[in-house]
Amino acid sequence: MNIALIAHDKKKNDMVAFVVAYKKIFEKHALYATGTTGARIQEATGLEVHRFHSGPLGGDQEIGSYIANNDMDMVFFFRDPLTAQPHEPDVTALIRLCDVHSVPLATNMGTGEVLIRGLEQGDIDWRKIVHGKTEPVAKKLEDN
Ligand SMILES: O=C(CO)COP(=O)(O)O
Repeated sequence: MNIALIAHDKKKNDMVAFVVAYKKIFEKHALYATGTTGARIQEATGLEVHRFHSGPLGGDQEIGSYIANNDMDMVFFFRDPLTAQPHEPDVTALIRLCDVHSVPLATNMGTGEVLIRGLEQGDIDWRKIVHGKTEPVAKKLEDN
């Protein structure tokens, strides 16, 4: 599965702890992240993560384009609901696209726990039917 990992600054520690805790599951999948979140995850876990631009510089929109093409199977976006973001429209757009394409989305660690366990036990396997392929989008990125 192709999994996007994104966290606002005050949620980055939560995201790192979450990926460390579930590293055994995440390492079986292709991981994508906004710039700073991805760097923190790589540093803490050693996992391979394809990093897009930082969120405020367009990373949310880049991930959004993969969601629009049905190339993301699951999104963990730990949002900070108490801090205004300069790129709030991008944040809203990404979430909207998840709803447009019925992509499972966790906007906090509580839902994240449910999604990651569901992923492990095969609850998200219907995504393979939706897009009819499991090839990591990183290959596409390399090809372009
Ligand atoms: O701002 C973000 C999501 O909206 C996250 O971007 P970074 O991972 O680059 O901090």
